Amino acid sequence: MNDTPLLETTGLTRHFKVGTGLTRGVLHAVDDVDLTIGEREIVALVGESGSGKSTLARLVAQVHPPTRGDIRYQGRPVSGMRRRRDRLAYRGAVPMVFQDPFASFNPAYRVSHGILRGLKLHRPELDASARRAEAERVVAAVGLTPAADVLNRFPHELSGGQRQRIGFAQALAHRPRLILADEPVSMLDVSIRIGLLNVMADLRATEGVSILYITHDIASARYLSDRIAVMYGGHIVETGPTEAVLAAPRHPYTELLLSAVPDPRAPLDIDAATAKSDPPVVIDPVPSCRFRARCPLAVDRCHHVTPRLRPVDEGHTAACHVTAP
Ligand SMILES: Nc1ncnc2c1ncn2[C@@H]1O[C@H](COP(=O)(O)OP(=O)(O)OP(=O)(O)O)[C@@H](O)[C@H]1O
Repeated sequence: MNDTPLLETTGLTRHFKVGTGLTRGVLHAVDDVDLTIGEREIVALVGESGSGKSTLARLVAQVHPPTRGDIRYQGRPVSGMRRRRDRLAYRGAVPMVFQDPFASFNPAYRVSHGILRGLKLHRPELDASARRAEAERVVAAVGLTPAADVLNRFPHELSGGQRQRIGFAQALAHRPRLILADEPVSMLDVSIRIGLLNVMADLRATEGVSILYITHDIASARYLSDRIAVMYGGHIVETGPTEAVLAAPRHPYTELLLSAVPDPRAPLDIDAATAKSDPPVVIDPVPSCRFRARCPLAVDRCHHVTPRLRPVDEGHTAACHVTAP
């Protein structure tokens, strides 16, 4: 058994310069994130709007370069991939699927166009008939049949849920190892979300992919993920096996989220649960806990020392001076 995680980030950080003149500052979108994702593992990244989830996924996808920190894929530093061939292989192995099911389509082209183009780029060894067969295979793998018929349709002839399935089929065509799924179900009707969650679970089972599942919805994170990482103000504040974290949260922010919903299995939108609170200060933040202003447990130390993730149980960590000293 190989112990090297599929993906590992260490101290991953991304800052953005914002404002002009006197209002100029540095926005800490992602700060010091250590995250590992194993083979065939589904990790849910949850947190309110603006907590840094998409930026973290974009760093992993190499859309943004990090301000500092490392990303290792199968033990190799991604930043060290200088050859075009290696970077292309990484992009194929770690694709993103976006929130808006329309985003990945050109409305003028049939569904087959994007999938076949991706196959040509990422799997040049396939000839035209093998590409067609593979396109049909990936479309069928996301539950759309008859695949040949679906491939011939235009995006507007598909429902939102079907388009989002095609988003996964496009990713699948590249033979991914890790799919970065950025709120893939949040724009879909509640009634069809479960189908998409099942597609993701099936892709792990049948294709062996890992998934970073970004969501606002704790119930879907519970349904799908093995592990959960809770983000707040650019930091991961708690991580661990999903059931353990949700049954016995150790960070006051996670506790606040869970206490906002009486039935832990009902859909819980994090933004709705935290709408009345002030967002954390992420522009030129001082060393401190970013949750301190909202935290019922805050002590003096929380105002000037940034808490680090510390083990609280088997595989379970929290960044809190009070609950995980
Ligand atoms: N290109 C950019 N320039 C400046 N600030 C940015 C940029 N991209 C993201 N940010 C800021 O970084 C912070 C984190 O944003 P991000 O989109 O990663 O959060 P999120 O948790 O994914 O939010 P949401 O759930 O709304 O998608 C926010 O304050 C956002 O305004």
